[in-house]
Amino acid sequence: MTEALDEYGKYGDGVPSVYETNTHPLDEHKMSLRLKKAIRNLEGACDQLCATLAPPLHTIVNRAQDYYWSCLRVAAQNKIADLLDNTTGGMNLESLAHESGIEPSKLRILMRTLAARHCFQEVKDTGFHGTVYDWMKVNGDRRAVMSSSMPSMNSVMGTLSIIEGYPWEKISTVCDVGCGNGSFVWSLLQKFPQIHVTLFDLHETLEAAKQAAGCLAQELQSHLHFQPGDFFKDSLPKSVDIYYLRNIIHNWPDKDVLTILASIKNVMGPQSRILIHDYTMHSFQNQSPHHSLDQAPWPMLPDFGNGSMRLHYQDLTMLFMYNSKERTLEEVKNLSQNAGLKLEQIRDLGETTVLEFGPA
Ligand SMILES: C[S@@+](CC[C@H](N)C(=O)[O-])C[C@H]1O[C@@H](n2cnc3c(N)ncnc32)[C@H](O)[C@@H]1O
Repeated sequence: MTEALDEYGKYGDGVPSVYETNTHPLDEHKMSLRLKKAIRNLEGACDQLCATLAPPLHTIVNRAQDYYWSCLRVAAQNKIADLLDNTTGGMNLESLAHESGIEPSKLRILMRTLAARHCFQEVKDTGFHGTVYDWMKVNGDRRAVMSSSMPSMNSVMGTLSIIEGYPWEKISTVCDVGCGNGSFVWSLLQKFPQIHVTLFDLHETLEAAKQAAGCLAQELQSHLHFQPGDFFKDSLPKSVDIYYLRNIIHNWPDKDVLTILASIKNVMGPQSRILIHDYTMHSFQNQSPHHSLDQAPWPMLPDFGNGSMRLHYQDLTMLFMYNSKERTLEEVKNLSQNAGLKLEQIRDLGETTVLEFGPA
């Protein structure tokens, strides 16, 4: 808690109330790694405290009836946040129902549930309005950001912390393997303009990345090389310093990951490194002291419990969407060994991790 408060001190006005309706300081600033880790502790500890003090049946019934994710989905699909965002003091239930096309009695149930989880706020005289904690509150620029989900998810998950957390000043060349719309590359080059980057992805995706590259200064655009290709069939560029794979291997079953890693190993030089930036599941066995992830202090669950819940959601999403999974450290290490690689470093970024591999 002290660490979180201390971090808020750096943004200026301290911690805003959960009822505040002005812009939240963290809408404008990037969340620091220290704050992210403090929140992981708090989420895990608060949930564990409740589970410790409440009777087990109470906790199980709460878990079994946790429908708020489906309420969020209905609210998002019906643009409730947009409708509320266009008002000053909120909107009464009837008007909101009329505008959204949701039957009022159903909408009331949905909104009450979401207000109880601080996504909206119920106000006495009007009805409901959005709060700064309403992640769906979209307007102007933010709508454009949300239209492409990867960058906004990356910002929520703090994946850009790797830009501060790696010695990029020593790096000359990077290949962003499966670069998507290039959001990582733009941030990297703005901070480390000496780097030259090959953006590698399927043809259609790379076309979108080319458009997005317009956000960079002309000089930096000349540091980009766009290489369309399929990492299962086509060669990657040779002897690049860093092959960066963010949110790539978790989409694929083991045999495909092995193919991707082996094809990078084929083109690596002795100085080349692979950075796998993904979600790493904690395993309670086989934690080597030299190669382990952050662990929560006793008596918390070692993996931070509810503080790491998004990892479990991701794990399920990968299973449902790709017949794949988030992997433990041991699982990634085994795959990489089979591809002729060895794990050299782990960087725990609070939610995601960056695993660095060199040739074995
Ligand atoms: C989950 S996205 C990650 C994008 C980006 N690395 C990021 O973190 O924002 C996976 C990317 O892999 C690319 N991809 C999928 N199959 C591919 C293939 N066979 N060869 C090259 N890229 C591929 C997709 O086009 C997509 O951009």
